[in-house]
Amino acid sequence: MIPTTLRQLLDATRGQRLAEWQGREVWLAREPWGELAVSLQGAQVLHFLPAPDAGRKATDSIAEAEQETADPAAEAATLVPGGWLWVTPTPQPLPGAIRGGIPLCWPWFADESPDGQGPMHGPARKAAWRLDAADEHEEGVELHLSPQDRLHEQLVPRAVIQANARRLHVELITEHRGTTPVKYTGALHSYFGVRHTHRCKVEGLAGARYLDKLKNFAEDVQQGEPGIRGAIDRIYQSNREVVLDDGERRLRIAKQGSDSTVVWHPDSELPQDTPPEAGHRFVCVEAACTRLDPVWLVPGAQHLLATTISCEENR
Ligand SMILES: O=P(O)(O)OC[C@H]1O[C@@H](O)[C@H](O)[C@@H](O)[C@@H]1O
Repeated sequence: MIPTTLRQLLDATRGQRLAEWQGREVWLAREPWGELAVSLQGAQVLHFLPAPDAGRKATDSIAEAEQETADPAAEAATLVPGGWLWVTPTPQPLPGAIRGGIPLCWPWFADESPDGQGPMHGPARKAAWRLDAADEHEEGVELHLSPQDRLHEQLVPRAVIQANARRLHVELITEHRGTTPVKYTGALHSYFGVRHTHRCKVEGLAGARYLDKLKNFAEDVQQGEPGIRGAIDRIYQSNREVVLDDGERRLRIAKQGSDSTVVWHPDSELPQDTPPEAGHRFVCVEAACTRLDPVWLVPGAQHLLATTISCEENR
């Protein structure tokens, strides 16, 4: 699912380019291998659509498409199908974070900042990142990004995003450049576009221990595979890959450096930046390090948190 306004920018893209979407600089690619959109606020993947579905709808001239984007009617808060991820059509203005795609939660997950006072999910998702390299070849693309400003006294993050016709791979690398050990948590807070939230099940978590955030972190064990039938906010202790099945498509979500899998959907208690008609078109399945598996980094060490998303079946 992709906002109409972002779709128009992609339709007007041949190859790669930088453009502006909702006040943010976005890096866009529309190539034979597929499509990718990344916001430089947060180094956040917003959209990925691999070939052969990519590039079906072309708008002939960039000027024409940009004119459409500038048209108030085209700014309507709607989503159109396409892609594996979901992004709200009405994100908060800057400096707010964009809800959707793959936000990088760093250097803590949710409210797990060292003093409990830091912003939800850490400062990285709202920060300005720099595109250090875009290495494109016939098969796909690899982007390297780093924050423009220092976000932590001792830890330094960087992101690597690889996209090709078969998969999307995102790495969040944390390097310790300080002098004392640091505890770190984080997440690749992936919002997947689905046919309807209530049709979804997540395979691969049966038997896993979990903390239920909706029951004050009560501990339980998953019986069978979780379906999404109402609000859900759970941290599963699991390093296994999972499959998100929405009845139409089976997305395989593999991960590295993560012993927590977060499954989240607020059901009808939608955040303010999410219109009701868009609210049941996503499910979050997150590769994370949380209070269940915090990472202790010593000076000179580094940690890799990664997720690899591929499509097992399109029905
Ligand atoms: O609204 P935010 O800050 O993006 O957070 C969304 C959700 O993110 C999930 O990762 C958390 O488990 C939820 O508790 C939280 O509500």
